[in-house]
Amino acid sequence: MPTVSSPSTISSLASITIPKVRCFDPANSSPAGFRHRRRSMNHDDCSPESSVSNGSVTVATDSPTPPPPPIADMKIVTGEAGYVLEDVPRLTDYLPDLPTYPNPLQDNPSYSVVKQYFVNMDDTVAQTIVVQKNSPRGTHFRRAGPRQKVYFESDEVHACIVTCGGLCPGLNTVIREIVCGLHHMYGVSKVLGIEGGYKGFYARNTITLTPKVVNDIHKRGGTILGTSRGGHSTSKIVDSIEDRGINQVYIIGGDGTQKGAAVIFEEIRRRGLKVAVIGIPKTIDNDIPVIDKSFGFDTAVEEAQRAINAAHVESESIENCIGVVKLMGRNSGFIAMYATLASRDVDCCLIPESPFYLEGPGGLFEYIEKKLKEDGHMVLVIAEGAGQELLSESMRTMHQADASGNKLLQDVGLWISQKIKDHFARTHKMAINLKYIDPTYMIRAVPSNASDNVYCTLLAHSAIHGAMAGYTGFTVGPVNGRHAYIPFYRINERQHKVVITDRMWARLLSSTNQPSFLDPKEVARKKIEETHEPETSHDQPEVATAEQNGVEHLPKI
Ligand SMILES: Nc1ncnc2c1ncn2[C@@H]1O[C@H](COP(=O)(O)OP(=O)(O)O)[C@@H](O)[C@H]1O
Ligand SMILES: O=P(O)(O)OC[C@H]1O[C@](O)(COP(=O)(O)O)[C@@H](O)[C@@H]1O
Ligand SMILES: [Mg+2]
Repeated sequence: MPTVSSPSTISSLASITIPKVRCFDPANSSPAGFRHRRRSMNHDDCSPESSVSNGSVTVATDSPTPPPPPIADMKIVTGEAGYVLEDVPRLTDYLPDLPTYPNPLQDNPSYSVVKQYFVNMDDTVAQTIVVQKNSPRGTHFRRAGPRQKVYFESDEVHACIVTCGGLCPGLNTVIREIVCGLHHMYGVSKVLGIEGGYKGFYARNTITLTPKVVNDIHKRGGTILGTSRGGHSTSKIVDSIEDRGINQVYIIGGDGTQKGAAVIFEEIRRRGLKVAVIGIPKTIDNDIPVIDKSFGFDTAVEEAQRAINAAHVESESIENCIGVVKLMGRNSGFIAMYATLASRDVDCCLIPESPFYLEGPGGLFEYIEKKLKEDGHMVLVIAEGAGQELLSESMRTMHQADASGNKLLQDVGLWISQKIKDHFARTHKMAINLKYIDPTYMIRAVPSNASDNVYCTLLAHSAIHGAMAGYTGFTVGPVNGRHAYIPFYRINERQHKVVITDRMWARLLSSTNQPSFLDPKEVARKKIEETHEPETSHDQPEVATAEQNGVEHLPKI
């Protein structure tokens, strides 16, 4: 039988990363003394709002990581053979006397046909599935899905949905499926849409969401609720939740949003409210860790193909022509990497994770010259966050951030296009033609494709089942193809990035035949670095393995 470990056991477990405590006030996080009354609080000091005003500011601030829960609040369960469950909070952790009810799904004609519909209470999902004979069983997350007992009666539920951060294909599908799932599976009719992101909780109107209102929205891009950056004021948001009598909060957003959700959850727990807080990860950049991939990512990669095709057609038709395509990807180059791998027309892909240089042997200019001599054309894909250090050297650096505290980037596409033109003009090596294509928002403003739609449906259903079962303070997502409930601190402790010493990046290098721009010493150093960061190098081999094995990446609940 698994046992709940004491803090001292936890710190001795090599497989658990206890995030560093920053901006943490134990007085405000203690589960003891829960109040139903509101108290002025100071968690807002952790929000970028305290250091950044609305709009652009002059100091770049990466979103600060919210404080992790105190070790005693982390629900770590250990079992035999190195089994570790990193469990998520439950309302009963701080409201022990909550009554339970039979899950209404057992009487639902559509679902009653399923042989074993309810998830076994001990089911967990392994984070690492490639193991050796003697490997410890390792970290697991609680499996998502419907439970036999629920902690909310249907007519008691008052849910709300908010979308935050940048757009992403599939936002409307997730909204639709939360509304319809709550209605059709659990008989819930009170669902409120919060308009305009986090600040909408206290500064905007709300929309009543019914299955009829959301019926067709999955066919549209964007979010019917609107979205925003900045404006995360924890106390005002939780006041609004309390005042409106909301008891399930579905928060759809990226890495910044999930950090915001974590502090909202902490404040709700501190106030002792029966309110479930559920994060649904959204990011076309695919920069959220632990989960296999984020919804909308596939659609964005597919849409990026159009820009790459155009660059290819243009460059092939004109002598010595270079097609340059800039794609989104602030800190993580997944869109550029996957769009390149999918297209096979790309000769060079540059991403933030892989530094490059322009001049000299092994540099970009030398490679372009070689390509033009060989083929008479080439296509270059560059992620928006690539080469920012080179831009800073040659341009006056503007340390600006958006309202959420995300660093505003210089336009690397325009910069590199100009650099290439200047190089060929200066060296008189050959007359070139360059076509620059920047699809920017076009790849994320489209409706989600069919497979993303199915994925969004499963995410929404997993989220609903978790909330109804009384789980809270978690992000839902597929881990090795199975949906799981992941504690906020695991999602927020780092950003998911392309690991350039993994096989996927090697596949890309071999498909484009581009130089790696790394000297062998640098490669050796990175390999050592990544061996010592198990979480960073963990994600990709598993994705690669699933793909190698032909395992479909369609998550199952
Ligand atoms: N560290 C943080 N603490 C609290 N709220 C945050 C934090 N970082 C971002 N947010 C809030 O989350 C929302 C979305 O963040 P943003 O970074 O713009 O997009 P995304 O969630 O897509 O990464 C914004 O309203 C922002 O104020
Ligand atoms: O909408 P904005 O503020 O121009 O932001 C553009 C940024 O949004 C993204 O599409 C996604 O960022 P988030 O997931 O953090 O919202 C980035 O790729 C891009 O840099
Ligand atoms: Mg983000």
